Amino acid sequence: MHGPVVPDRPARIVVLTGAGISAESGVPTFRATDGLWEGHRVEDVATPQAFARQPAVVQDFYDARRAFLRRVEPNPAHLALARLEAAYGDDLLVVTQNVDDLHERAGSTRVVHMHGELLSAWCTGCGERHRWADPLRDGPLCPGCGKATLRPDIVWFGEIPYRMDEIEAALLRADLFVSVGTSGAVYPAAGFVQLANAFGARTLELNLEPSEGTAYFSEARQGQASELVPAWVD
Ligand SMILES: CC(C)NC(=O)[C@H](Cc1c[nH]c2ccccc12)NC(=O)[C@H](CCCC/N=C(/NCCC(=O)O)S[C@H]1O[C@H](COP(=O)(O)OP(=O)(O)OC[C@H]2O[C@@H](n3cnc4c(N)ncnc43)[C@H](O)[C@@H]2O)[C@@H](O)[C@H]1O)NC(=O)OCc1ccccc1
Repeated sequence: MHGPVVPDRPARIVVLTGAGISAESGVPTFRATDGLWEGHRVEDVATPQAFARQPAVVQDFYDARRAFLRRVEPNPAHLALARLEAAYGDDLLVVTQNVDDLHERAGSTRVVHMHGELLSAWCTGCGERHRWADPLRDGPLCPGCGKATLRPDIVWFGEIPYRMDEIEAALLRADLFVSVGTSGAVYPAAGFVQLANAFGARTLELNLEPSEGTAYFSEARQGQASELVPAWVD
């Protein structure tokens, strides 16, 4: 294990990740030509209206992504962030837009899934959350209240992301904000760099190409996450 990680050792770091960090693990990104949104219209699968209108279509969409998770592994970018946590402990927070569990499988524990998790379900009645057990058509009955059906524990468009207060508090205290593998197309995540700037943090973008918000970063590096993130961490 190399010495202390991240040259000029900022005290507190917030890392925002998007689909690009899981791309090299084989998880499709959203806006790429063969991306997730290619096969589906967002409004048909990732909105509460779609779930009300055609729950089976939405369940299938998430069942397929959940099943796919078993066929992918964390890559060197996920592993490098887990090493960073080992060195930083509570002074590091990973905020991910991803609903996969690759950060946790790489060993990260300080992870906020602001858009939810594929492996979690919540009851539309009692609101309880449960680990998802596949496959379940048309929403299974909640094992808790046994009355209402479970829905994917995913933040859909038009819904408020999870743990926003915790995220904003961490951005307020951060010395360094790093964005990895995100196009900066979806809010409020795309606005975090401006918040970090406003709170006086240094900001670094690690992405395959300049994102929509690249101009807001004090530094931007292009390349594959599996190379850029370990190079930055170690
Ligand atoms: C389309 C967009 C304009 N619409 C929005 O932003 C909307 C509406 C909106 C709100 N505020 C606005 C302001 C302006 C305009 C619009 C809005 N936002 C919402 O509805 C949000 C809810 C949005 C969440 C929706 N759910 C997702 N995911 C879960 C579902 C699911 O997964 O199925 S969003 C989903 O899409 C987004 C995809 O973006 P990326 O992850 O960046 O992926 P993408 O494919 O786009 O890009 C990949 C990048 O990686 C790079 N890359 C690829 N390979 C690699 C590689 N190998 N290495 C490095 N980089 C790589 C590529 O170059 C690329 O740049 C992620 O957020 C992802 O989670 N809710 C909300 O605003 O509530 C109110 C509110 C807000 C704040 C406080 C209180 C109330």
